[in-house]
Amino acid sequence: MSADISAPTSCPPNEAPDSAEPAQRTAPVAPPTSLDRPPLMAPPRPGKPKRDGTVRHSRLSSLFRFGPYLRPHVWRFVVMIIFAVLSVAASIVIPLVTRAVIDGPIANSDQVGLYTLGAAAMAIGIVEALVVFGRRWVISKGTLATENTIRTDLYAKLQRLPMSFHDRWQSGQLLSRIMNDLSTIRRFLNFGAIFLMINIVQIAVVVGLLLNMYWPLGLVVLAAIVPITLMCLKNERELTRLSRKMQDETGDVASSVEESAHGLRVIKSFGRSEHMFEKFDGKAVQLFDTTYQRIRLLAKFRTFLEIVPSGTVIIVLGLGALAAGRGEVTLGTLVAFITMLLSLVWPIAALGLLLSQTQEAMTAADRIAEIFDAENTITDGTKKLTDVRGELRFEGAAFRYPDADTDVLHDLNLTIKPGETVAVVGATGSGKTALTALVPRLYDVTAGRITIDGVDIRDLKLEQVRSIVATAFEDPTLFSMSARENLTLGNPDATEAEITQAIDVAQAHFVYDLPWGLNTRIGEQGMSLSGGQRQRLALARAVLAKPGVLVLDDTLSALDVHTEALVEEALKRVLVGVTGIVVAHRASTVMLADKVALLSNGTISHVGTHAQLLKTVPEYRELLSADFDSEDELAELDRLELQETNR
Ligand SMILES: Nc1ncnc2c1ncn2[C@@H]1O[C@H](COP(=O)(O)OP(=O)(O)OP(=O)(O)O)[C@@H](O)[C@H]1O
Repeated sequence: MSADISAPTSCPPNEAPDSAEPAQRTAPVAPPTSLDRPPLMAPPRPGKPKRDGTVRHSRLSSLFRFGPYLRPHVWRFVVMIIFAVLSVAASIVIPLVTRAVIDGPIANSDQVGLYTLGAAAMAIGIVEALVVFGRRWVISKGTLATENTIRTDLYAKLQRLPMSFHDRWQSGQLLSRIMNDLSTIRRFLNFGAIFLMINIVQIAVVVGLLLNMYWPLGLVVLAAIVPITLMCLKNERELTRLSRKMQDETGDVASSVEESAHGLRVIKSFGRSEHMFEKFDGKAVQLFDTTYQRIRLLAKFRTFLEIVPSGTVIIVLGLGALAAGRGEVTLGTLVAFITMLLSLVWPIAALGLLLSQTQEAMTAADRIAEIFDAENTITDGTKKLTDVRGELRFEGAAFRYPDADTDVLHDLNLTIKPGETVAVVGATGSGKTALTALVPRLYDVTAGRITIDGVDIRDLKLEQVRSIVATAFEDPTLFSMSARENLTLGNPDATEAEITQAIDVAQAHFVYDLPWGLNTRIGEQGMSLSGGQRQRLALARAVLAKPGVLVLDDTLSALDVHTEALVEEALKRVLVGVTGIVVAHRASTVMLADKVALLSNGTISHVGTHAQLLKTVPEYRELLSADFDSEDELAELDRLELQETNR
């Protein structure tokens, strides 16, 4: 793993270290991409209904769905096909010229004719070499740009998909699809797709010409094609199964590496490296087994595809020599026949490779289509608030995780007035994080509704909801970019003064002491920073977004008492202007809020001031480890209540 904190490597300190080149500059042939542009991928075609009621989709259908991505490069593919046809034509014409040379100038000792036909053969050879070069030159840019556009669309789709999708999918599986599967499709477009067609056409044309040249030997060649076709059909199904298994297992291995890299500290500290290695080894061996199985199958198949044409050449040579001896065929025709037959050896032998490439590409297309077809359950609304006051209401809201049997939250009723702050208190696992995740629509309520200023948040433009609501999570994620970029994620136009103020509020002054100050690149996941530092940076990020609703999901849990007090003091000032939800475990954090909502048994059981709940709800007292039994303590509680009333 790279160092956690590093200088902004390839760019000057004042520049954003990760500022990406605009897509147009690096890939001028790709269509403009943006998060809002829907993927170009065509919708799935309706399959044919089967007897058992299920639907059968053609194995090629997923691949065909990528057709729209090729549209900007159609001319390249057309030129490539023309070049490929030309090179095949050249390989067919050369034997015919050879026949003309042997039966003509050589048989008749015609020197001029020999030079003329020799020069023609050489010219054809040069043209063949040029078109092969031209084909590669023309196509590579088109396929690379196609791969790039699909990849950015896939990334955009992943960004749009809801949290419930990401909860279900391992990131390694996504990674292997976005990297390996797409490369597989590019390689197929570069080579396999065209040559599979060209080779089949070439085999058909050449066999036709051979039949025309001398039909008895032509029939021998035709007879050899039959077992080849049968073998192709027989291996297709098994190759498909193994390709899918291999690609899925590649994703599992990637997930394993990713998890181990993230959890390295835990693995090391528990001394479980050996155990994790064994688990990884199991997955790697499984991938090895499947890949080996596939390679063995392919090796047998490809050997068969090489033996059959070579055997056919030997038979044709023997029978041809007999026929030439009997004068049934000229020497020139026999040489042309054999040369042409030899020109079929590669197209037939390559069928194994081409078919396996096709299988892999079809499987890759299926796997990528699974992501493109995943339903985006968090849909965009149409309304837009013009003047945001920030009144937040939960009205009979309920939430159940997809695939779960019971609701995590139910019958939530709570009103938070503009500028008011509510502390949410509840036992571990009571659903506090789930509740906070509903506000920026990371998940949608499964019953009831949540409104901002009286409008259901599902009816609002998603972009607006997420600009109104800013969340700082308990376990904050920082990205491998500069501290400044991490800070300004929610407000890229923030001024220096605003950044300084947010840093003050979050007591995140440590950023100035980093080696390159705000321009220091924070390591992957911000792991080089302490938990408290990460929390403060994430808090500053949320504050800097200048939200109408600020959600703090136990954001202060990793701070020492002294820093917590400083942050709380500053937060008090910030929370005056915004509607706040603060998940709290400690009384000091609760004191930031105007009122407290107690989450119990999946619902808000009590709402009141801190003092009221302390006095009347034993569960609340227990949660905050506060027991007020003595006369003095009860008097203290009364004083607290009075203080709250006067606030
Ligand atoms: N993706 C998920 N699918 C199904 N259940 C989940 C999922 N995420 C969390 N849960 C469950 O939902 C319940 C509420 O979890 P949540 O994280 O909201 O609790 P919490 O009150 O924030 O806990 P803590 O105080 O420990 O952070 C828990 O029982 C948890 O196991």
